[in-house]
Amino acid sequence: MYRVWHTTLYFADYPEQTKNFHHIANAQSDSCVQFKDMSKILVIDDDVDVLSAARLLLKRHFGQVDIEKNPEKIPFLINNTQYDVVLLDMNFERDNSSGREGFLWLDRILDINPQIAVVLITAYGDVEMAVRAIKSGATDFILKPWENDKLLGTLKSVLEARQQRLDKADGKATKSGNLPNIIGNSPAMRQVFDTIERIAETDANVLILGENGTGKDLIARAIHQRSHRRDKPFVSVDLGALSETLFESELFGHVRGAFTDARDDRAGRFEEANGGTIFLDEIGNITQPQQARLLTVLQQRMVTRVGANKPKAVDVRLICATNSPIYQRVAEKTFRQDLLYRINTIELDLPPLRERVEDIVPLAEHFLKQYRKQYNRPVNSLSPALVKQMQQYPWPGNVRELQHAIERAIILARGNTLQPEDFFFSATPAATEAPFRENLQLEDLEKRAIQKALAKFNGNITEVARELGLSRQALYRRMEKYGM
Ligand SMILES: Nc1ncnc2c1ncn2[C@@H]1O[C@H](COP(=O)(O)OP(=O)(O)OP(=O)(O)O)[C@@H](O)[C@H]1O
Repeated sequence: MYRVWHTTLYFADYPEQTKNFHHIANAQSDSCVQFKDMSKILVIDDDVDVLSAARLLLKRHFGQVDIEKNPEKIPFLINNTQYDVVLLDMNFERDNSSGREGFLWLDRILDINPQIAVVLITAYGDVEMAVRAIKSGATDFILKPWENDKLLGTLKSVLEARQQRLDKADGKATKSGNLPNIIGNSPAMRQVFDTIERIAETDANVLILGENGTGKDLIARAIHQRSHRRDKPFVSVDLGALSETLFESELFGHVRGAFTDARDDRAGRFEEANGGTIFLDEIGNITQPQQARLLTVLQQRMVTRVGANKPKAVDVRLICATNSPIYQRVAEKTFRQDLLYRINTIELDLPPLRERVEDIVPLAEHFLKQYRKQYNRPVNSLSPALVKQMQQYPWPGNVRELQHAIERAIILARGNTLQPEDFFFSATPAATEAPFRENLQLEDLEKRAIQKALAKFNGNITEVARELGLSRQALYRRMEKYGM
């Protein structure tokens, strides 16, 4: 049983009230102000008693505590406030046992802001699900009903670990100069870096072309980070994962009652990105009617929510990416030329890794350093034989595949130097049979489902994600987890 506190709730979607609430919260806790951690916490639970209990407890210890009953508000909230931690309930009313909705929201939060630490709230008996969620990117979990000390202790250690991670990343960023963590020595990548330097501060539309795993997402974020919009949202949308019916409401929003499930007004991704950058990934995959809708919005710089009749102006910088041969699609008349012209003011072409062999060793060393630390392993070099094999291998999954291969090798390596036998090249026939840790049964099933879907769709990530009901990012996280 939860203890129930009767208190007025201030929901995060009423900014004015929320502002007052912060004021009140700070005023009330003046006596202990020097001990207060200024972190920002968002609590999402559909049980208002849980929300008010959480707020009462946490506001005495943290700088900002927002509570929200409706998970649909999550994107808006985390795009507008830099939360340090989100406390997320796994089971909402609509789906109160499988945690499926919780997993979807977990993915969504991490897609929007991977720096946020997500702590899951689960009921007793759901521990297995919580373990699975941690492997999908959650930082920790607490069981409800919680003990206050336990909740505070968990939040404290989550915040400390997060800060250490951020400090490390900052250190790296300053060391590696202008484009932190983007590695590339090849002439093609140097040209890409040079173009980024020149165009980042402008508002020019950018189209990034390249196979899966070549770094399109990383480059899009780097452009945003170097632009005058860096303090505003970067909103990434995987167009390939949006069904025909979701497309409009996801991008442009909807008003209450516009269709059966539209229970509230909801801003679309364009509105969420207002003032910042919108990254439309897999733009080559959208249908002709979707192309027409998008073109109109880009021309007018206005969006109309589904079911509304008043357009709203939006100020966004547009970055698009695709791995499909977009010019060929224009020639075949399956992609509109006028839309292509609208999105490709600046074009960045990321060549596949096999065509920039010079980048393989620097990238491998970069990942080696990263995972050596992460897994606390003594590995510190690559053997000449391994370097030779890496340079001859075609890397069909590009940088992502190299990154996974290094991570796996570091976990499995016996000596200080990585050898060919520590390495796993997925394009070889043995790939699917590779030995890897057998773990919880659920994990095995998940891993096998992904392997099957990959084989069925010839490795097409968009199709695989759709088949499995995951976002592409969520699929990548799982593939990473299983070393695929
Ligand atoms: N030049 C690079 N330096 C360091 N890391 C890189 C580089 N390029 C890619 N990566 C890493 O490789 C992984 C895949 O990159 P990213 O997701 O940006 O590729 P993508 O082209 O957007 O893939 P997809 O089309 O499949 O979505 C990421 O973990 C990214 O950090």
